[in-house]
Amino acid sequence: MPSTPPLAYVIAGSEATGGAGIQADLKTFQQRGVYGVGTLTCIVSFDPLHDWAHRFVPVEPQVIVDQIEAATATHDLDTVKIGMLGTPATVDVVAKSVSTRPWRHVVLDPVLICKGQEPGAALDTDTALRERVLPHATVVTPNMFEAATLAGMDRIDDVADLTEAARRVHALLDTSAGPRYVVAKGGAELPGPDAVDVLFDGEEVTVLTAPKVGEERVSGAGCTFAAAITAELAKGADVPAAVEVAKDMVTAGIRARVAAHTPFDTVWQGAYTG
Ligand SMILES: Nc1ncnc2c1ncn2[C@@H]1O[C@H](COP(=O)(O)OP(=O)(O)O)[C@@H](O)[C@H]1O
Ligand SMILES: Cc1ncc(COP(=O)(O)O)c(C=O)c1O
Repeated sequence: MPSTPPLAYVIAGSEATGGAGIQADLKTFQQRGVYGVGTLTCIVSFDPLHDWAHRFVPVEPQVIVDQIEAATATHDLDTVKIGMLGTPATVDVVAKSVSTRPWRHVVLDPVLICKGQEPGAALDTDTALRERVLPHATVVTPNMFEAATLAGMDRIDDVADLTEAARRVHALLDTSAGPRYVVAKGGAELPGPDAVDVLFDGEEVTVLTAPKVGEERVSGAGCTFAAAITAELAKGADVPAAVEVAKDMVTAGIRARVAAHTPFDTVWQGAYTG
């Protein structure tokens, strides 16, 4: 007899070192007992000869459409994570495809700027993401930079600022079809001894904290966090419970991080068995 494990879908980029992107997403799904299905939007290959600069190659829009067609025809998918899109053309096709299906949850990790891109192109992508994808999201997980950019704030210095950013990003979401959630991540960047994130559901603010592991950012932390939320939602958890598991998983994964020759170590998804 075939089995029917919980399913989760991810539309994201490949990060060639294995630390972030769809590689981290699928490892996270597997570790949480969820069968992962993935669609590739772009390929990022850090350049070891040029200070690990991001080399960025977008996947042809039609090839993205083909992948989404194959994935959604094969499985009954109702929970999707959207990671790096990277170009306005990619944002367009993904937004169009996503809008044709009745998702239970769309978790958006708004990876805004790919460091290899020209600022002009990045700005176009930011605008497209904000206008075309954000309205479909049920959960959005901006980091400090993304939260400040989306919220139109010059800087975020403390938990009060982070909370204000979460409120402003929430105001960009479409709440007509049900509750929407923002998790603004202070992470390693927000000053203080703890890695603090703020969950805002439109009414209540919940602050999640864990002791900071060093002061460094760790590659794949944002991807693992959003993928763990997606996996828990796919299994039927509500958003606050999913976010709690994701926080525990990313903290354990950063503690057990994998050493790498890149400037950042990378999350070990296998560390968390909770
Ligand atoms: N050094 C750290 N120690 C503990 N938790 C961290 C650390 N860095 C990030 N986190 C947590 O990992 C999750 C993802 O953080 P995020 O800010 O998106 O990381 P990044 O943008 O560097 O990928 C959040 O829950 C954040 O608080
Ligand atoms: C394809 C891709 N997706 C997502 C990310 C974001 O990764 P992180 O989880 O470290 O924020 C990166 C960062 O390099 C990337 O290359």
